Amino acid sequence: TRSTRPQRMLKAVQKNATKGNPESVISAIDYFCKHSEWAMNVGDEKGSILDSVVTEVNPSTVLELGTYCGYSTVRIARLLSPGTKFITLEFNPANVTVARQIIAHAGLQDKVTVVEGSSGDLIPQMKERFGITTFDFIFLDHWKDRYLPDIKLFEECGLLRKGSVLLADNVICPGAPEYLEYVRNSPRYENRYYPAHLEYTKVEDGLEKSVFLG
Ligand SMILES: Cn1cnc(CNC(=O)c2cc(-c3ccc(F)cc3)cc(O)c2O)c1
Ligand SMILES: [Mg+2]
Repeated sequence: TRSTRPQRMLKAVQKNATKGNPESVISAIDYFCKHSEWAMNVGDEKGSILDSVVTEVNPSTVLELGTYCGYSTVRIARLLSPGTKFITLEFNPANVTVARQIIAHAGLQDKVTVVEGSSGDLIPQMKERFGITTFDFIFLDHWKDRYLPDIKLFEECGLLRKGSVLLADNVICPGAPEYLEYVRNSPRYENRYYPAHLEYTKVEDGLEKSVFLG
C-alpha cells in the first residue's frame, strides 16, 4: 500500500543526511518540505527561535509535546548539555516509529526518550515513571486544543517551578486562542510573542514564550 508522508520524509533523511550529523538531518527535512511535500515540522524560521530559547534556558529537564517525525526533537537534543533529561510525547504510533529512526539517524537516540501515548495520560506519570520533579523547558507542539488543559495539568501536578519556560508553536496558525488568553491574563506567567510564519509558507504564525512565576 501507499507509503505515508512521514515514511517518505524518513526515506529522504536516510538518503540525503549524514548519519550522526544532526545539522544534515535538519537540512534534509527542510529541503524535503520545501521541494517535495509540506509537513507540519516547526521548520527553519520558527526552529531558529526555538534554538535561541533552548540555548538561553540551558535546561536540565525538557519535555516536548508532539514529536511528530522528530524534527524539533533533533533541533532541541543537539543543543542540550550531557546529562540533560529530555522526554518527548507522541500519541500516534506510526509517528513514533518514524521519529525514533530520524532521531537515531542524527545520532541523538541516547539524548531523548520518545514515549508513545497521550499527554493527558502521561503528564501525571512524569514523576513516578521518569523521576522528574519539575521541567525547566517545555515545547508545546501537539494538538492545539490540548495546550490549555495540559498547562493546567502541569500546574496541578507541580511540574513547574519559578522560572520554568514554556514555548508554544502555532499560537496563530492553526491557533491556540484559549491557551493564549489563559497565559496572557494569568498573573502567574510572564509572556513574550515571537512573530514568524507557518513553516515553509508566508502565512502568519508565531511562538509564545511563557515563564512561570511560581
Ligand atoms: C498528527 N499530529 C501530530 N502532531 C499534531 C499536532 N500538530 C499540528 O496539528 C500542527 C498543524 C499545523 C497545520 C496543519 C495544517 C494547516 F493548514 C496549517 C497548519 C502546523 C503545525 O506546526 C502543527 O504542529 C498532529
Ligand atoms: Mg507545530
